[in-house]
Amino acid sequence: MSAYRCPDLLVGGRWRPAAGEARVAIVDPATGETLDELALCSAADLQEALDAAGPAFEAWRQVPAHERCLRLERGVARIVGEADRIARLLTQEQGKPLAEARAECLMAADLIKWYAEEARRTYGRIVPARQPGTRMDVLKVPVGPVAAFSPWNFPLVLSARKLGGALAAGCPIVLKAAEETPASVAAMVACLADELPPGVIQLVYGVPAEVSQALVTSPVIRKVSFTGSVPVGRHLAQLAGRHLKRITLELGGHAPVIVCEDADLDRAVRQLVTHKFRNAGQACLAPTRFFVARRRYGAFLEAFTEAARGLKLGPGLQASTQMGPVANARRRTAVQDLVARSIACGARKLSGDAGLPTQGFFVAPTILADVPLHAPAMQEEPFGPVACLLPFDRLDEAIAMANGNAYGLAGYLYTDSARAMLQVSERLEVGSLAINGIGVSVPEAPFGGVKDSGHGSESGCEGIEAFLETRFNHHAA
Ligand SMILES: NC(=O)C1=CN([C@@H]2O[C@H](COP(=O)(O)OP(=O)(O)OC[C@H]3O[C@@H](n4cnc5c(N)ncnc54)[C@H](O)[C@@H]3O)[C@@H](O)[C@H]2O)C=CC1
Ligand SMILES: O=Cc1ccc(S(=O)(=O)O)cc1
Repeated sequence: MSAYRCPDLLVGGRWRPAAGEARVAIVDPATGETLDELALCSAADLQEALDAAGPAFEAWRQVPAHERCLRLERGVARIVGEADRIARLLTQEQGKPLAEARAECLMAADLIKWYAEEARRTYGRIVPARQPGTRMDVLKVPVGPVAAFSPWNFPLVLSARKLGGALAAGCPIVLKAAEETPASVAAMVACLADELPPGVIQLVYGVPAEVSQALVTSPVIRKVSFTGSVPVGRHLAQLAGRHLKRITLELGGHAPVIVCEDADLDRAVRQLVTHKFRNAGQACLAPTRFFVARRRYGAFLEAFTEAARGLKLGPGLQASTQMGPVANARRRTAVQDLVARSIACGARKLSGDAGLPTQGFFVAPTILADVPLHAPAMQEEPFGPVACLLPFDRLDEAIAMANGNAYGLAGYLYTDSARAMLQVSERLEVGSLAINGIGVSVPEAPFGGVKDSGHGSESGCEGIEAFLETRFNHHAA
């Protein structure tokens, strides 16, 4: 195995060790062994980052959008060139299969590229003036220094969403990426940082609550962006609200899938098994609640369970592996507990744990049939390889069940009926809906949730807009 080393902090344009005393172990989820120890930042490190962000904003906002685009594109080219190395770090620290890690790295590059191109289209507008010889214009200007918090499940993609949007808009960014997966993000950030003025991109790792308290409450920071759990999102929303900071929140999901009687079952099963068990189910957009037309329920259940059982589990670095471990022992316990509580409510578990690797944090693909709507697995985000199935008789009923929990991020529909497509697309409470496919997240379209899944969008032109302010200029003669 190639050497794994925890990164330093990137503060004020310089990679340097954290000044804090505390350390956290970075654990390989496939073995449970410690790879290295990450040093956490001190309050002084954070103050230094904040001090650098102001001057960095002055420098970066003056770089024309065309030039910002070119510099970001050079950084993107380096990320693509280093994809194999970055992917390996990601697999070592996070556990996902190497092919998934590489795909994530390329998706992250694609996201930043799209944002970079979009920087050149942050148009304002001219408003017809009331008096002759005067002019009224509306400008889009960068909001200012950004504090961003990204999680460990898709550390590259979910950091890239924030980095790309902020940098393209002309904002400096202080990124606190997840302490669990520091090296892959640092390797990606290094590819971008060399192209930017010092302090425009800064990367810190610390005690999460201390970092967010210092950054969100600082007058230097003008915008906050967070991806993670609902409780932490609520806390940050309160903190941001008290300090009147704009905030974007992507707080996870519990995606419903509606499979209608006329659906192409082979296609649905093939796509949904891959999508469900990607990253061992630890994805905010993972399909989780499967509502299947009663006449196809048995056939779907059988085919889905068989395909899930056929997945090859193993260490992410092994070429034959199709599903890796979950990210840590905490996640494994949480998933096992959710499954047990749901079985106690009447769910039927169709898959077994036989043949699981004995080392590391592995959880078998778990199919729960006939899951009551009030069962924990129907209400709480499993964030693991758990699929819940239930039959429905009428589309109305399926939509009501799909809308019956607190989340509203992604949704999926399989049907050939135009009427069903219209009804579901109008009434399903989600931010993104894929019909006869799984493409709910693409760089050029907005991605965000409703209800407890958060608010605001990332990606698409909405994603860059989140880092821009609207300014009105009225020029008199
Ligand atoms: N939307 C998404 O993609 C994600 C959702 N989650 C949800 O959260 C659940 C629990 O996972 P955990 O890792 O325990 O989630 P968590 O919300 O505690 O941690 C997620 C991220 O937030 C950061 N964080 C935690 N407290 C913070 C604070 N006070 N200020 C700033 N950042 C903070 C962590 O460092 C981590 O990177 C998962 O089961 C899942 O439901 C977790 C990660 C990503
Ligand atoms: O967890 C959220 C998440 C995971 C993956 C993706 S993407 O499909 O790689 O874009 C988006 C959001």
